[in-house]
Amino acid sequence: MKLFMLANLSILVFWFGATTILHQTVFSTALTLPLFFFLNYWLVPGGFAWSNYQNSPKGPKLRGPVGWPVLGFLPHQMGSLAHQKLSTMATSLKATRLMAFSLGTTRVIISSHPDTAREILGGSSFSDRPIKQSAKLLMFERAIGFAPSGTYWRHLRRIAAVHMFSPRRIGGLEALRQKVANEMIVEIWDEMKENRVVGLKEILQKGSLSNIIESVFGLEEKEGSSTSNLTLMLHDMVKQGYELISRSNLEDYFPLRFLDFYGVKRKCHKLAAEVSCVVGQIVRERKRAGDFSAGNDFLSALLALPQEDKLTDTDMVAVLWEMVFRGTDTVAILLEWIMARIVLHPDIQAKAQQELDTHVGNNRLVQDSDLPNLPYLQAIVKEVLRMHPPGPLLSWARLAVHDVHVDKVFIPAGTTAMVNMWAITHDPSIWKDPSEFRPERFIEEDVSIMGSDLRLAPFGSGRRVCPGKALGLATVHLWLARLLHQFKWIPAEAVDLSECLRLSLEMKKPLACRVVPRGMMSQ
Ligand code: HEM
Repeated sequence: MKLFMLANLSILVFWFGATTILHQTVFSTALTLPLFFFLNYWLVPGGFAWSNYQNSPKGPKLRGPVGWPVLGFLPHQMGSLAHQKLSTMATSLKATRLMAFSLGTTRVIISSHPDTAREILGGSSFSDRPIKQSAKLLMFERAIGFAPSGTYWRHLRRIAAVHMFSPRRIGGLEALRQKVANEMIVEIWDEMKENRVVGLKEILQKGSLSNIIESVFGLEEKEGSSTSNLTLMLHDMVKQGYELISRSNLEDYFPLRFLDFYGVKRKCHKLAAEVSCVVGQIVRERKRAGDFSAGNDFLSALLALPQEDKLTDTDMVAVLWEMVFRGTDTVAILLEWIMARIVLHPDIQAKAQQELDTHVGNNRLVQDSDLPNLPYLQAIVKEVLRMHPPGPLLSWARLAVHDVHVDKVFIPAGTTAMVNMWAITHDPSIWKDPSEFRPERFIEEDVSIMGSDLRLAPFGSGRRVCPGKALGLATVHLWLARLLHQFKWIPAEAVDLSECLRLSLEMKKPLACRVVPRGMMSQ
């Protein structure tokens, strides 16, 4: 009996143990399986947007951070130093040639190397751009920057190349650039006399805007006139547009249409309506006035196009608005960085002024025709573009239009491709002492910055290279020469070179300086 009870007890214990284990197993399986699938899905190089593409049979594999669950690399990408974080990450993962990461459900590759940058920018495989909701709503899909790379986009680029960016037209706009430079110099001197300190950012932005408005619309501004009101309105619109496009919108990275936490869509709709009203009004008035042949502005050129090339009014508004939008901040931001470096390095400033005094003298103003004789001044601009590229991630990404291989790695169609130009221009294996500001390096070696040399391509490269690069550079060179020729620049406080990436790479703390008249200004 004792034996029977003992046997039963052991069966009971066994049964209890077995069922407990079974329960635990069932319970833990219920938990582990989804966890296993989730981890398997998420823990792949590049994160979970890449989970279906990391198991291709042969060939080199992509490297990249796993990132956060669901969000991927979004928390880092949204920061104001995304270019630096991506650069550090690529170096630590030994993925500078090509790194994969996820932005929500969006697959992204990024190159931090000239070879792979050339593959991405140079060919036709990445000739589209991923379009953000805000860019679409602000009409940029019907302008050059975001139009898909088909017939319409080619048509727009051709028109812009002839009527907005041709060497003849850029040369023809010198008088305008000089006029705006004169206005800025007066403003700088007035501000200096009044406040003993000059805040350059506002002055450069205002100058850039009135320069581009006049070259696009041909409206000469007079104080208190309706044109001056128009400038104010457009200034405000560019600012708002910049703010909205710079903002990371979760909707761009997830296929869900209700993630508009910041009300970006509503604000874009409102701004687009204002732009259509204001720019549309200018177009209508110009049409009513007739005779477009006399004007040297882009709007007149668009209206005078032959019938087969003509744009609809809506498309014209989008293209004109894009020119104003892109042409304002890029130039102003670059010049602010240049002047920050100028006040920070008095020896470099003195050398540039010496060059101006030798080639231009002190009895006349600098002109466009002097610029080829100012190689040191041009080297300063190149060195600033290297150290502080206005588009460190080349502003707007590219999109793979079909399946393609980059660096022999398979990249599926629909992948977003970026180039980290900041990482390339700060790479010690490419540039000697990259963190040293030394314009002389470009006197020792002539490096083209127009897109053929991917070690320094601040305007991008290939078929979607910046069409405004020659106009932008002509403006920056002349204005810099005028500012250095007429003033000695001194910092008003310690210069803070901290960066803040929004649409462009801005100075986090605006530059404050003092000026002392020199040359003609001091007489
Ligand atoms: C310092 C001045 C400038 C810099 C650093 C700059 C930089 C860039 C960069 C990096 C791109 C992307 C290129 C690529 O994807 O390969 C771009 C595109 C573009 N830029 Fe500029 N830009 C400047 C001035 C201008 C100006 C003055 C205008 C017009 C008035 C302009 C209009 C455009 C347009 C329309 C595109 C889109 C091109 C396309 O998608 O086909 N840019 N720019």
